Amino acid sequence: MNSVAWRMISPAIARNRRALVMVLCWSLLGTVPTLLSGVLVAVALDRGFLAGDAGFGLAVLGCYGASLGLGAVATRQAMGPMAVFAEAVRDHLVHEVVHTSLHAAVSAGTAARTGFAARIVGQTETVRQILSNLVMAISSAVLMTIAACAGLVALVPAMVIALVPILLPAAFLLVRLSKVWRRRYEESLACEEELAAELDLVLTGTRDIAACGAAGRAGDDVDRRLRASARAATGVAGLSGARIGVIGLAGHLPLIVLLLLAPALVSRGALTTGELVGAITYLATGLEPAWRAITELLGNQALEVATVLRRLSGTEIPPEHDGSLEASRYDLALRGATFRYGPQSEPIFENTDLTLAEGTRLVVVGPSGIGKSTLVNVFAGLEAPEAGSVTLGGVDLKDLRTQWLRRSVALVPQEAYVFAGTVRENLAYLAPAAEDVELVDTATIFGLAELISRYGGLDGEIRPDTLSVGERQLVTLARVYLSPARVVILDEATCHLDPRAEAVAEEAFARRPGTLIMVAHRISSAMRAERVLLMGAGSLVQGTHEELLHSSPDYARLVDYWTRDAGATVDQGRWRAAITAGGGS
Ligand SMILES: Nc1ncnc2c1ncn2[C@@H]1O[C@H](COP(=O)(O)OP(=O)(O)OP(=O)(O)O)[C@@H](O)[C@H]1O
Repeated sequence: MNSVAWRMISPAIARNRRALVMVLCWSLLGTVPTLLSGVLVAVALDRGFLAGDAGFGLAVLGCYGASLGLGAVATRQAMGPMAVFAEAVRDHLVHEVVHTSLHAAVSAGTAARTGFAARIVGQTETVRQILSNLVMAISSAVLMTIAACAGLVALVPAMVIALVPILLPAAFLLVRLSKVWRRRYEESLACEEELAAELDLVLTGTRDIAACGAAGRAGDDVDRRLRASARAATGVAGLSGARIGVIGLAGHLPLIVLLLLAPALVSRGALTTGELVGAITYLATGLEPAWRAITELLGNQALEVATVLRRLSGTEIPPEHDGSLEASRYDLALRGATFRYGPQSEPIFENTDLTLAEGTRLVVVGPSGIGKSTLVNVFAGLEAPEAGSVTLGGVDLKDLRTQWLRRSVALVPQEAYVFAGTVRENLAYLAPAAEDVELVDTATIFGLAELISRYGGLDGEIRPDTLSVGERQLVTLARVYLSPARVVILDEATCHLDPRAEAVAEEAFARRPGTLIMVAHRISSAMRAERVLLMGAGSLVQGTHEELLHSSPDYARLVDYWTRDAGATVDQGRWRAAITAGGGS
């Protein structure tokens, strides 16, 4: 058992030492039949049945039967203290996990993670069950092995030498297999927890999922997790099968060796028939099952319990950082900023400086996958750079009060959020104090007058699934337009609108006070924009549309490509190919 697992249960062991000693004592008594089995069988045969004294043979076998009864009573008696110990361990673990998760959640100011429910309910119960089996079975199996070996040595000393070359390689192989098994088992537990968390996310977010029309995607996500969980469980089962094969082989080979040696030993008079049967009894009913139990228990179950305990111990939640400041200006800046999704990934941008004055109207363009969404997420404080800083009004985003930041910077993604509620609730979600006239005027700007009358006015109940994706985007845009946000970021938020509706929406936002950043869906957005930011591999180039046309071959190629294909949306994959073919940066 590793040190983490030991640390998790050692307090419970220390508190229940007496129960464990009782288990050991009863187990010791339970091995008496094993110790006597071979010898009594040998005596019953050699001096009883084979010597023509069946009465003596039966009497000796009767003694063996009585010892079996004694063993059964002893095993039964060991159950009581074992249950006391197992329950104490389970209570201790539940207490530890609940305490740690609640403490972490409270100090982070967040809800406890749902993976903890799976840990408490499933994994502590696993520990209780396995641990009680383990302690019971290991103590009796070890004692049984000692007893069977002692008996075997007394009857056939040569057999001990035959056991070594069989059991040692098998033990080595089992250790190797166990290491792989433990890794797979940990992966399988992680999959289980991820599945539980995903299901919880979907079940608690049903309204949001319906609002965004994301039922298909949510189903796919759960399906992916389910498949991963099933794959992981199959991997664990496969390795368990391989281990069982090795254990079976190692358990049966000594018996085969004994049977092969027996004719020579018996004919030389080194072994009587009774001793042979006694030795077989030790191997078949003592050593083989004990070896099987020890390797299985120490292999599968002890590893399983150690793995679960190690995972149960990792319940820390990193506290979410929340600053305390509010900025008085709204200019955005990146200073020496580097962002990458993982330590091994290419940076999306590296050591980058960029300043956007308050009131800027900027359109971001670039090939698909270059990092436009990532960049705007960093500006919205949804992602943090690994180096450098991102500031709003000169204040690092991580020092700003999160609630203030969310109110000041609104990011609208492609997936529009319309929830089941009235038209008014949907429009005024970010501006609860807005007057009806303001709501209707804004809705009219975005071409939603018809939608309002379709639902019978602002009090009409919207069923999100009856709206087209374009209507959803318009409702979301109108909602953000009404919000107090001083920085609005539209990340392809108009992608489902026709070019005319898109132009109307963009013009509305261009007239709205504050900063506007738009990730362009069509090149027409860039042509209309005050400033354009061209994002390339490792480079950010800023300018007006005309400036970039002259200074950036990539941008010129993009515009040329797009105007020749007028009316189409930017096929950014093709654009990337066009840029690559042209050798631009
Ligand atoms: N959460 C994430 N974890 C790891 N990689 C990610 C994650 N999100 C995005 N990426 C990767 O980062 C790169 C930039 O993605 P991003 O969505 O910012 O590009 P984009 O220019 O907005 O693309 P598109 O125009 O297709 O929306 C892509 O290679 C993407 O696969």
